[in-house]
Amino acid sequence: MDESPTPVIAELEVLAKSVQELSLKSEKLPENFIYRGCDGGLLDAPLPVVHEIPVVDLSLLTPPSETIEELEKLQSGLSSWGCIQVVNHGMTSSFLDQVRQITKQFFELPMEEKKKYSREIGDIEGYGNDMILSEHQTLDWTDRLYLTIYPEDHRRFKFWPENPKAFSEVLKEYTEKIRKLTEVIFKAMARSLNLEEDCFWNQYGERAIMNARFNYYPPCPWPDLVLGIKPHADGSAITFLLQDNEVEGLQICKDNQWFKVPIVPHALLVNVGDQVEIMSNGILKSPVHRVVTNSEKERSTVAVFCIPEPEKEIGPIDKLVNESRPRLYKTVKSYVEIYFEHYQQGKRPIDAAKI
Ligand SMILES: O=C(O)CCC(=O)C(=O)O
Ligand SMILES: [Fe+2]
Repeated sequence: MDESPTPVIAELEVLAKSVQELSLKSEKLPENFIYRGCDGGLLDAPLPVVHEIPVVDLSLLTPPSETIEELEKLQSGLSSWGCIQVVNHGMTSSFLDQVRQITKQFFELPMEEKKKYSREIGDIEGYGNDMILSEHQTLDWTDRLYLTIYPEDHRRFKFWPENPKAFSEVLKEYTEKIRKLTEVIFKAMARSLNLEEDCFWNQYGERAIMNARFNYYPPCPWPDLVLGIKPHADGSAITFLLQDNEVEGLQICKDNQWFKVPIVPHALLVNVGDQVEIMSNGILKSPVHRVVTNSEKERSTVAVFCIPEPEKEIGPIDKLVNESRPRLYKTVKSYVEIYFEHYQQGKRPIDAAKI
């Protein structure tokens, strides 16, 4: 991400409007939002809802209260769908609603106010929309606020909204709570695979990075042609997603078929990212997912990407490599850089780590 963009692309970025502005004014769909992948034109076709994504009770994944049944649910969810919905995570519904509320309030601010936190060209942090990496890129129907939230000394407060007033306090508390959950989940993942409980956590590192992405999807008059977010898998180790509590939109791909992810209002969706797929030698799956648009309703979500310390070597845990399961991935470092390089070329980044 350090390379400076070419002049043409930089110009396109400057010209790009927020999707929110487009949704208010657009009579005609700008070409570069039309998704031309294999389902292009049929994006709003009815789909099955996945009821099998396990709802996992985190209070039953913490020794001494841990149960085998809950560990099995965690493992089966993460190895089949690549995600689970977690409940009893230590955050009240009213706190989760506060996180949803600061998100909505920020995106409701006048454009001038939001633009105070604008992302700069070539930087990922701040308010804006798609980083334009190629002239042929299909754009996502979403505006975002992207912030580094952990470690604390990595926070760049010039991008943290002062309005709504509660924004920073709520986000700091949310960060602390998610950080604790990360440790619980990494250790439970290891135990669920009969491994030393610290093996994933040690690769992840004490000063692992957490980035928050606040996603706002305005209503879109062309839900058949435009995606909120194109198909991708996350480059994180794991991701926590706080979904909108009323409007669906997230879909997950399994066996070449798209499924709608249901809203479980008090739950957080936890999905595996590419780096845990690598650490687990492919047992835990980093799911390809996308977001569809809605012609009437806006939707907002908060994703927290948990990313290993950049200096850490990430590779398959020895015990998960054997004759019947040969090593599938190389050891990688600073995977996020590899991720963006490949994403830009329209490739699946994890393929670069395959042996
Ligand atoms: O908004 C959503 O439902 C998913 C967001 C997502 O996939 C992402 O931010 O990587
Ligand atoms: Fe994602």
